[in-house]
Amino acid sequence: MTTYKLLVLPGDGIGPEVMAEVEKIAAFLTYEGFVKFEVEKGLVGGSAYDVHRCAISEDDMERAQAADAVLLAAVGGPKWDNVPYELRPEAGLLRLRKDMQLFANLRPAICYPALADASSLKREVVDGLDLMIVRELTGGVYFGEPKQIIDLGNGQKRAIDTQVYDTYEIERIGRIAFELARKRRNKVTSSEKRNVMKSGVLWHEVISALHVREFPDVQLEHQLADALGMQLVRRPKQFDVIVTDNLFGDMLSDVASMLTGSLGMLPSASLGERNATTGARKALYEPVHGSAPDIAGKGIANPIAMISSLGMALRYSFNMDDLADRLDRSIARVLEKGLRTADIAGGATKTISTSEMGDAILEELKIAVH
Ligand SMILES: NC(=O)C1=CN([C@@H]2O[C@H](COP(=O)(O)OP(=O)(O)OC[C@H]3O[C@@H](n4cnc5c(N)ncnc54)[C@H](O)[C@@H]3O)[C@@H](O)[C@H]2O)C=CC1
Ligand SMILES: CC(C)CC(=O)C(=O)O
Ligand SMILES: [Mg+2]
Repeated sequence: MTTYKLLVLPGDGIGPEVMAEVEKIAAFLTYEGFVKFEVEKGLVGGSAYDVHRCAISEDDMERAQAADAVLLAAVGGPKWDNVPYELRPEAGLLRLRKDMQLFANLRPAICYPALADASSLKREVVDGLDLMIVRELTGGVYFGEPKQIIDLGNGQKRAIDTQVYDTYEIERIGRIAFELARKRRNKVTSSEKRNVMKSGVLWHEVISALHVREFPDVQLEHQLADALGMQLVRRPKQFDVIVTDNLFGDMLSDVASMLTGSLGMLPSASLGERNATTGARKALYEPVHGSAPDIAGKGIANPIAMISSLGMALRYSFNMDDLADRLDRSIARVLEKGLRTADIAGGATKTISTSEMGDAILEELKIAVH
């Protein structure tokens, strides 16, 4: 059996709390012989800054590059508000994404039937929702240069961020979206703001040409990003795959999370290009949420986004769709039983802690795999 190298980066705030639940599941899968994980642990974010005075050490960067998959929970928090900008916790995550060239961020938003009433929207709007946001992750305004604050010397300062996209960056993320759509409901919605941004003009042009050239069988529509935000809360089930840039994808996926009940539900996969010879690709799996400093240390965070991120690793890095399906079904079963962390609680449900939720999912998984 192949041994997979897994680098675990718990990070900050609720990160270690939700990662502990994934570690239980990974240990179970290894113990039972379903998969052989060789798990290493590292530091990222504020926890790395406290030890190394940087947001990720060179040593951990090397281990991330060598891993078959990286699992990361979350970084950041008020403790590090005053560290130099280049050393802030989020810089560690951005460096991992950039240096590992993880350009494709897949953020599925699925409303589990048992949670249709936990959403802030009406049941009929979200029940059965299953959409996929494909966010470009290594370009755009998060990385464009110049990025600086200039002192104008007259008591004024000027802040500059730069949105940059090249044709190849748009093309490769578009290709991921079209390919995913072919395995789903065959529809892609591309989103930008070509009415005010040149990058939006190029985005629209490149996606349209790619569609005609390589994916004429897939339905393509374009929606301006502001209107798409509105449609996401108005009629989200119209969407199958949404492809968009780094910033819009970040924002729209937080919006989409509330359709599923909570930000604590949304996993993600960040993928690089496939190696043409081996078929392997660099990958990092992380929840969409952050370090949630407001609830950190209380043992009440929802670990489902983190656990589902392991599910995505089984699917996209280890070719174990069946096991991933069983893990997803175990999560669904626990929710059907009315077990809830505080963020998705309500009605006749039982509120449980982070570790109780992890244990409940593990118990269901034990049944599902035997
Ligand atoms: N990928 C990452 O590591 C990310 C890191 N961040 C960082 O996290 C820190 C906090 O950012 P916020 O804006 O507060 O966003 P956040 O995502 O950490 O929290 C937003 C809200 O959602 C709740 N929430 C998030 N995850 C939850 C979970 N698993 N269970 C239950 N409730 C959950 C929080 O309690 C909070 O009320 C910042 O330093 C930010 O930069 C933010 C987003 C992503
Ligand atoms: C660098 C991260 C903190 C940005 C973010 O919010 C995200 O990727 O979801
Ligand atoms: Mg975000």
